This record gives sequence, structure tokens and C-alpha cells, in this order.
Amino acid sequence: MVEKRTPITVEEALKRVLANQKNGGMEYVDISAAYGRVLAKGLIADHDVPSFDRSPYDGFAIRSVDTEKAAADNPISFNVVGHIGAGSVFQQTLREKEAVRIMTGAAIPKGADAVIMLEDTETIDNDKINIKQQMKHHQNISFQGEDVKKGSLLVSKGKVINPGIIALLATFGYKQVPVSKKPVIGVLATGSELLEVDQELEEGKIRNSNAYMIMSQIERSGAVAKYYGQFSDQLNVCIAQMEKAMKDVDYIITTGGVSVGDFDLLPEIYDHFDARVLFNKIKMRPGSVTTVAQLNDQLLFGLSGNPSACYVGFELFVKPVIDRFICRDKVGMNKEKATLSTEFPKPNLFDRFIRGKYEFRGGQLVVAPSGKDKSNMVHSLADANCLINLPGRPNGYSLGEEVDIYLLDNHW
Ligand SMILES: Nc1nc2c(c(=O)[nH]1)N[C@H]1C(S)=C(S)[C@@H](COP(=O)(O)OP(=O)(O)OC[C@H]3O[C@@H](n4cnc5c(N)ncnc54)[C@H](O)[C@@H]3O)O[C@H]1N2
Ligand code: MOO
Repeated sequence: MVEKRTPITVEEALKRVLANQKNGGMEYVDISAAYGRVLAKGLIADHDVPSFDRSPYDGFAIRSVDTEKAAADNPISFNVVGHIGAGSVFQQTLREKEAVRIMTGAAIPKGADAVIMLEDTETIDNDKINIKQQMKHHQNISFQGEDVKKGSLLVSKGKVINPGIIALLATFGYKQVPVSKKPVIGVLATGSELLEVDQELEEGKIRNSNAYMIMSQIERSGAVAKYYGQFSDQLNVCIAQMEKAMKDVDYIITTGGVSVGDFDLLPEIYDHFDARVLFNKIKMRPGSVTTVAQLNDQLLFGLSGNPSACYVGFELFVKPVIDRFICRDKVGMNKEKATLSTEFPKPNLFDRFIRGKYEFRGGQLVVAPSGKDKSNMVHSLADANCLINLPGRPNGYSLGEEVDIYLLDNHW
């Protein structure tokens, strides 16, 4: 007798998965390796930026009061008493009608309260310039702390480190950056039909694409993939491999063998380990067979063998667990609204997650499937930049309807 499974909603499945997850703690990495990692601590500015008043232009630092009477027909002559580039400091205090030639980024000399740009001055000789315009108090000065104030929050915990955050970390001297530890996720593929990537095709066989796809999804989500190979549908071999994987990873993903077929071994494997099955059927397409079992603090994700179903199962259920493990400030894919540029007349009572491609048209986000929509198809995955969520309903969807899309490559 084939087991009759009870399907649950996507929301309920996610709730069960997230109720059983762990957090990996923190480690320090060199700033050169911090891009793409998740910041494990909120960072507070321990100094102002800039930490001194500085010049935003190449020009002359002056006292604005000395230009009060300056005009096109009344040039005021200034003595050039110094010349400083960025990194140097003029040690004296500027006096009446004195100017210091100053380059962008250099500290404003004491006594000066304005900078006039080189091109707005007239050079008389090396030591003399004329100024023919009035300058205001504080004109052209980058003030201490105008960028970042000491004591303010620089970046909050849980942010994925982007190049801008890297710039902040360097500005504040973080050679070592506190980041969340990445979970290690074991990947196993099952199925007697599977060939290795470098094998010639044979009648009835296919190359194992899912394992490599999953490993890149793991990496994209900020975790570490560990491959345990592909196995024919032999229960003992699969059990031995799973046992090996369990010893050194945080989570395990298998692909294939979770349905009700004669060679679908995963249910027996969960039984063997006495793992608690959280669910084995979800009200969604593709990926309705997605199964998750819990064993101690490990989750065993049984993703479908069908490539598109496997892909969707990962993004919906594995990615959020990774996000929680690494304490990312957002859990799961980013969601947007988009307008359908095609119709979906097919009724479906299960929620659908269609591989889609969104783009901006006339300032509006529009979306269409990125290829054929069948769970055993692989081609539509290559062009997909989102999943189009069509909640189940009897009358399908029309062109122009607004729908939710989940972004696949924008994890910031
Ligand atoms: N009687 C029923 N049959 C099926 C049901 C069902 O409810 N009752 N569900 C169908 C659905 S929906 C799906 S999805 C599949 C899922 O099956 P499995 O997850 O057990 O996967 P397999 O049977 O092992 O493989 C399915 C399909 O995918 C190919 N495959 C497997 N592994 C890989 C891989 N690593 N790389 C690429 N392709 C792979 C495999 O050859 C099969 O074609 O079950 C339906 N059947
Ligand atoms: O689980 Mo299947 O992917 O619904 O096609």
C-alpha cells in the first residue's frame, strides 16, 4: 500500500523548519575576505570622519574676512606662506592676508576659515596671489564629523557586507572583521540513473545536475557546501554515506528518492536513523514532495530529484535556515510586487513558484516565466532571476495582474 501523505501549506512548512534551527556563532576574518559575509556585531564609530576639518578642493586656505572688499575690479593680494598636500599639516596660524596653498584632503590650517579653488585665483608669482571675489565664513570646508559622528552606529549586526561596508570597515581600522560562521552543508544525490558530469550519456541515464546546482545555491546563500557524492538506489550504501556526512556537517541535503516510488529510499533512511519527519508533502508546485526531517540538532532536507522542484525547495526552505544560522538581518528571499506580462490560465489549487525573469519596463517591474514550467525541466532555471508566486486558485491568472516575486540574486 502506498503511503498517503498529508500536505501542509508553505507557511506551515517554513514555520516547522525554522523552529528547529541553530546559530553558528562568530569568527574573525581578514578584511580582504569579508566581502559577502554577514556582520556578527553592530559597529559603533570610535572617531569622527573626517577626524579633522579638511579641504574638499585644490586651492588656497584663507581668512574669509580678508576678502570682504574683494571684487572683479578690486583684487586683494595675499601672501602665500605655505604649501600643503593631503597628509601634511601647516604648523603656524594664518595671519591677515595670508594664504596657504592646499590640496584636496589636507587639513585646514589654524586661523583659516575658507578655501578658494585654484581656478578662482590669479597667480602673481610663487608667493603672491590675487583674489577677486568674496568668500563666506566656512565656505568650502569638509568639517570634522560631517560624514560620521563618533558614537554613531556604523553598520548594524546581520548586514551582508557589501563594498560600501568594506570601505567603512577600513575607514575605522577593522583589519579583522567579526562575521557569522558559515554552516557547512553536506550534499548527496541519489538515483541509479545518475551519471557523473564527465560521463558519456547512456540509454535511460542522465547526468547529475542537481548536486552541482545545490552546491552553488549553498554558496550563493553564504554557506559552505561539502559534496558526499552520488549513489545508486541501494539502501545500505546511502545510509553509510549519510552517517558519514552527519558527523561533520551542520545540515544535509539529499536530492531524489523522496517520493513514493519503489526506489525512493529517503523515507526508509529517515526511519533507520529514527529522524523526526517534520513534513513530507507541501501544497506547492513544484517541489510538493519536499521533505524535511530532524535528527538531534541537524536538519535533513530531502529535496526532489526533479531539477526545478529541487531548486525551489532549496530557496524556500534551506535558504531561510542558512539566513538564521548566519544571523542575517533578513530571512529568506527578498520580495517585490510585479505585473504579469503573460497569462496563466491553468487552474491550480496548490501555490505555484514559477521560475521567472523580471525587468523594469517604463519604470514598472514586469515579470514572465523564464522558460517552460515543468518541475522536471532544467533550462528555465538558467535565465531565472526570481520565483513568481501564484497562490492556488481555481481560475488561473490574467495578463496585467499584480503578483509577488521572490528575488534570487539580490541578497543585500
Ligand atoms: N505516484 C507518485 N509519483 C510521483 C509523485 C507522487 O506524489 N506520487 N510525485 C511526483 C513529483 S511532484 C515529483 S517532484 C517527483 C519527485 O520524485 P523524487 O524526489 O523521489 O525524485 P526521483 O524520483 O529520484 O527523481 C525525479 C526525477 O528527477 C531526476 N533526477 C533525480 N536526481 C537528479 C539529479 N541529481 N540531477 C538531475 N536530475 C535528477 C530523475 O531522473 C527523475 O526524472 O516524483 C513524482 N512522482
Ligand atoms: O514536487 Mo513535484 O515538483 O510538485 O513536481
